[in-house]
Amino acid sequence: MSNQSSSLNASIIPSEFTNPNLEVLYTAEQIKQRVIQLGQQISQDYAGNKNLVLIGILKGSCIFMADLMRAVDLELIIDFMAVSSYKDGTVSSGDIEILKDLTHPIRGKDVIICEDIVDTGLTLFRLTEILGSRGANSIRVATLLDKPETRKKEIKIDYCGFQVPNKFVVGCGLDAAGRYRNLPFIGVVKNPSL
Ligand SMILES: O=P(O)(O)OC[C@H]1O[C@H](OP(=O)(O)OP(=O)(O)O)[C@H](O)[C@@H]1O
Ligand code: HPA
Ligand SMILES: [Mg+2]
Repeated sequence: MSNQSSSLNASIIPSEFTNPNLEVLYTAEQIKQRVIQLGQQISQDYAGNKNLVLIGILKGSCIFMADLMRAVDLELIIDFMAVSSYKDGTVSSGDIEILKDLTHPIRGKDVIICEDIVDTGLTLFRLTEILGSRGANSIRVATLLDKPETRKKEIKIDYCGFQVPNKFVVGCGLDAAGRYRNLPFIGVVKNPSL
């Protein structure tokens, strides 16, 4: 089995998953190990807490959220929001559109927002404003990827998987105009026109 093919749920990931148009930055195995570490850290930090809500920001967080929640050894609930700031492009529009809201109130809850990537920070900046105004007891941020070079708004990241360079990355939930979300690794598209 290649490095790119194993993950937390190795049984559902094909053993051959290669695309010559993609440069791999982080393999599925590296991601698995790092997500386990993040889950252990969260389990320690929130030990004894019965108030924890993981909020996945769709669509990008789908894979990270699914892996992270299984790596947290605590009683918790989950919820999702769908927001979009990139529409179908590779440049943030600067504002976010809420496409789907939470289904449960978060007043008094300890929230961890789960993101696939913090890039400009504009999405999380607005999201923390919105969720903060709803009376959460605490709000922390977990992200699989952090792209610090492109930041426009300062964001405190509490749990970070990996830093990435200033390149448009795909895989593990991250898309380029809707493509590549299903890749089990994080990569960069070499030729976007292919
Ligand atoms: O830090 P920023 O520059 O704001 O970028 C990060 C956000 O952009 C992406 O979402 P997108 O709007 O592409 O929606 P998606 O998750 O459905 O792909 C990503 O999932 C983050 O939510
Ligand atoms: O590098 C990226 N890739 C995919 N989606 C994104 N949303 C913000 N930055 C990125
Ligand atoms: Mg996107």
